[in-house]
Amino acid sequence: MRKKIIAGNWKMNMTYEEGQILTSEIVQMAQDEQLKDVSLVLNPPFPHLHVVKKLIGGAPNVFVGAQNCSDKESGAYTGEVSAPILASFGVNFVIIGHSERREYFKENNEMLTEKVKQALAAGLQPIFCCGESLDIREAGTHEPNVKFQLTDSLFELSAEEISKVTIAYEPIWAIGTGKTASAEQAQEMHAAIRKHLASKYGKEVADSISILYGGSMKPSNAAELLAKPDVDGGLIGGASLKSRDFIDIAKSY
Ligand SMILES: O=C(CO)COP(=O)(O)O
Repeated sequence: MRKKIIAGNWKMNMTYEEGQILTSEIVQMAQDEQLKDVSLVLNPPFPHLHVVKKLIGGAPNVFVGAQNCSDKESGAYTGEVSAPILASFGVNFVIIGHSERREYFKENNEMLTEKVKQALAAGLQPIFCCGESLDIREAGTHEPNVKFQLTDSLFELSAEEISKVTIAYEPIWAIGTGKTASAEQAQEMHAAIRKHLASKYGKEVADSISILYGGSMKPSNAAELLAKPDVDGGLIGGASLKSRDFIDIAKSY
């Protein structure tokens, strides 16, 4: 059985106060019996991590994640935050390679390999993002494009290491646009990703890796997407900023 994960990526949103309210509401609603098998991961901006962790307390199904980490372990890198620092604050997950980081901060596949390795060495669970732009989708080369992102960034990991990675497929054309990939488009890509992982690491490892969908997921479309056999959860942007929407998505399984 693969882990069901609903992760909220707050991006650069939420003040201190707003973050506390959102977290407290989610922790409260997460006690619902229906959510006992779903891992809810809150990924706030860095300054929130410590307080969010505290507010989560002993909730068994709520976790805290960062949105990025450095590709270096420590040292003179002003403004950066390393994986060991995150781990020392009790952070559980870290999003790596989000398309916004790739585009605006010029993160390339090689750098992302280092970030994944740093995260794993510190005991964090990476949520590794991949996904194609609209022109690549329209040209019909989305599958090879996504496969290359995975090969180039992840395929030097051992089977044991990759088993600790969660993949998030986020088509760039669906992020923040209100335009969701159809459940069929998502399933097709998720199955291709799993097949690609199996070609390198074998079926057993590939079958154990959770693959999340991200891109305009909301309560109204979550059930259809999450019903697909290879869609193991979601990475939610906008809808993760409202506790009710985030929880309703998680209840759509
Ligand atoms: O980028 C995303 C999550 O990482 C998706 O964002 P939206 O849900 O706002 O489209």
